[in-house]
Amino acid sequence: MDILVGYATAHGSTREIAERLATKLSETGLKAEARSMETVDDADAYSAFVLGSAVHGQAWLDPAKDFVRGNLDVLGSRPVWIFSVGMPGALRGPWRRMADKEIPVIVESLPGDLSYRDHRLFSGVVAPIQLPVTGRILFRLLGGRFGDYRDWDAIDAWASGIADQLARG
Ligand SMILES: Cc1cc2nc3c(=O)[nH]c(=O)nc-3n(C[C@H](O)[C@H](O)[C@H](O)COP(=O)(O)O)c2cc1C
Repeated sequence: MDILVGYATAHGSTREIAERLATKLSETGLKAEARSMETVDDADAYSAFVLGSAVHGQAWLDPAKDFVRGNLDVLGSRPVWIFSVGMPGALRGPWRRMADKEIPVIVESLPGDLSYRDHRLFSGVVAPIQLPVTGRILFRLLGGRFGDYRDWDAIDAWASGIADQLARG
């Protein structure tokens, strides 16, 4: 079984999560490859999909939305898992609670009626260089803390769960 771990990234943390997922899936004996969704010409070649995007403005990046829009037929006939990479881990108090409610908003922004088995929102990396000066000030005023918030144990556990489900058929 060929699994595409497709990603869209602005600053690289989503790519690294996708690579980790592909490595973990491969360690269970499955054939999985992490690739930027922009570079996938033939989605039909894959038998399962794990698709993830960085979140900007509570939505997936355009290349990820374009991939879903362009391959709705194929995706509708194969097992699909999706993940989003945002910054809930970097926020505090009420902003953190708002971020916890981000999943349905992200899903709302996805094209078509994509069906998937699970959707995870992982925390990524938030660095000053990613934001304009005003954004940096606002982020700090809202109690945000810059850092790498990726929870590799949670990412590995999610990959194991996907492998188990694929093994069960
Ligand atoms: C311009 C911009 C907008 C962002 N908007 C959101 C957002 O709406 N929700 C969220 O959870 N994270 C948001 N983030 C945080 C990113 O999703 C987070 O930094 C993620 O790790 C980026 O992934 P990447 O390194 O693959 O680009 C935003 C980051 C930037 C730079």
